[in-house]
Amino acid sequence: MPAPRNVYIAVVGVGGVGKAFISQLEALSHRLSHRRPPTNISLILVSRSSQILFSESYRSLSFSTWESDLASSKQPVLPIPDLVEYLATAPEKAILVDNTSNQNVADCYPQFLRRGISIVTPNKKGFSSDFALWQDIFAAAANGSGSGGYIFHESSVGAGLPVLSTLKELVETGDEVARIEGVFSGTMSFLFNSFMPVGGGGGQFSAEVKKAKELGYTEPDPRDDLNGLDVARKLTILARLAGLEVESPTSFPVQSLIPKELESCSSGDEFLSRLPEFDGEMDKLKEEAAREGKVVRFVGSIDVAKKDVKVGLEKFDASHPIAALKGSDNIISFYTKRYGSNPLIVQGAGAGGEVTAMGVTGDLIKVLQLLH
Ligand SMILES: NC(=O)C1=CN([C@@H]2O[C@H](COP(=O)(O)OP(=O)(O)OC[C@H]3O[C@@H](n4cnc5c(N)ncnc54)[C@H](OP(=O)(O)O)[C@@H]3O)[C@@H](O)[C@H]2O)C=CC1
Ligand SMILES: N[C@@H](CC=O)C(=O)O
Ligand code: NA
Repeated sequence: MPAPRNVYIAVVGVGGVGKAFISQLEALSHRLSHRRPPTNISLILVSRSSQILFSESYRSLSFSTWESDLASSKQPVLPIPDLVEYLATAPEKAILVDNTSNQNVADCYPQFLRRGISIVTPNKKGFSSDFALWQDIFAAAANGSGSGGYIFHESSVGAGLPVLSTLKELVETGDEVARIEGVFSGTMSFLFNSFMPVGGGGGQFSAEVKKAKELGYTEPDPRDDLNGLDVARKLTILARLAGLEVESPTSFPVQSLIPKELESCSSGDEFLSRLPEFDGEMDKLKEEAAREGKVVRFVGSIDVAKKDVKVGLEKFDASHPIAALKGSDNIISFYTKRYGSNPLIVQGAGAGGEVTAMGVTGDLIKVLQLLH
């Protein structure tokens, strides 16, 4: 029988997405152990912002007790250079799964990649911050112009929906992408679908924001959704993949829904507790649109030829597909030369732990296929 292959996985960030990922990884590991030749997955490290649990001997942690083992771990948190060293000296290939929204971790992707460590992640920061970081990452990655590890980030746009893979395939097969537009935020979709549904009614805006957070749709700090930056980051990623050198997510117009008076709140909790004071303003927006027989939705667009990217509120007729979205659904339309005036459309849940983890697990499967 051919020798088993071993892969070593480190999961940094075990919140909503991280936990769902580890349970998908357990099921994948079981399936791969029955293939011929088998692949042995070893979960060697799990961490949150202030705690870490890792195996010094590179033996797998327990899939059934990792959470309580991490909670009681006294191991000191590894600085990133030590984490790079730990993974680079694993007995065989190692993969970093970054399920945080941390900028420092993302800034270090080139270091991991250059040491042969592959990365899969839903974290947008590495791909939507300064253009120089994007260039460094893909100069190091084996699926860029480098010879290091592989990197995939499907869930950084549209959670598990096949948005990045679709765009890459359009570009790599020689189609010309003219425009990309739609609803790119699960949180914003949920908020406007439930606060301003077609046909009238709907709850208080601030109460819907709290629900979106409880459902695991928002960023760790929901202000990062409401200020438009989360959507701006996704458009930056798509625009770069479509060939535009967008410098940063603040280099184009982005409408923020944060009331001026709350811009100075020192924490997400303070912001959420004061947001109900501004429900009246959101109600006015709803009534204004209703007088025209319309609803408001938070959308984004990229015009590739004009190099024009924008993010903000727009009004839509009740019959428009964007007005009819449900729950946390995203809808992303690709207008291309091949598809003509009927765009290629990707639609479905754009936030939530399980669907986001699916994109991360799918990326991990791609890396495993490339490594073997
Ligand atoms: N939720 C969703 O629907 C989607 C999320 N994403 C992206 O997925 C990522 C995770 O989101 P989500 O799970 O919802 O967020 P959570 O806030 O639920 O979890 C984030 C986790 O990251 C940990 N963390 C933060 N900084 C560090 C660090 N420096 N080292 C180790 N761990 C760290 C946090 O630790 P602690 O527990 O101590 O706070 C927490 O465990 C984000 O980048 C988000 O943008 C993408 C698409 C959809
Ligand atoms: N907060 C984001 C999560 C996915 O990227 C969203 O609501 O879309
Ligand atoms: Na996606």
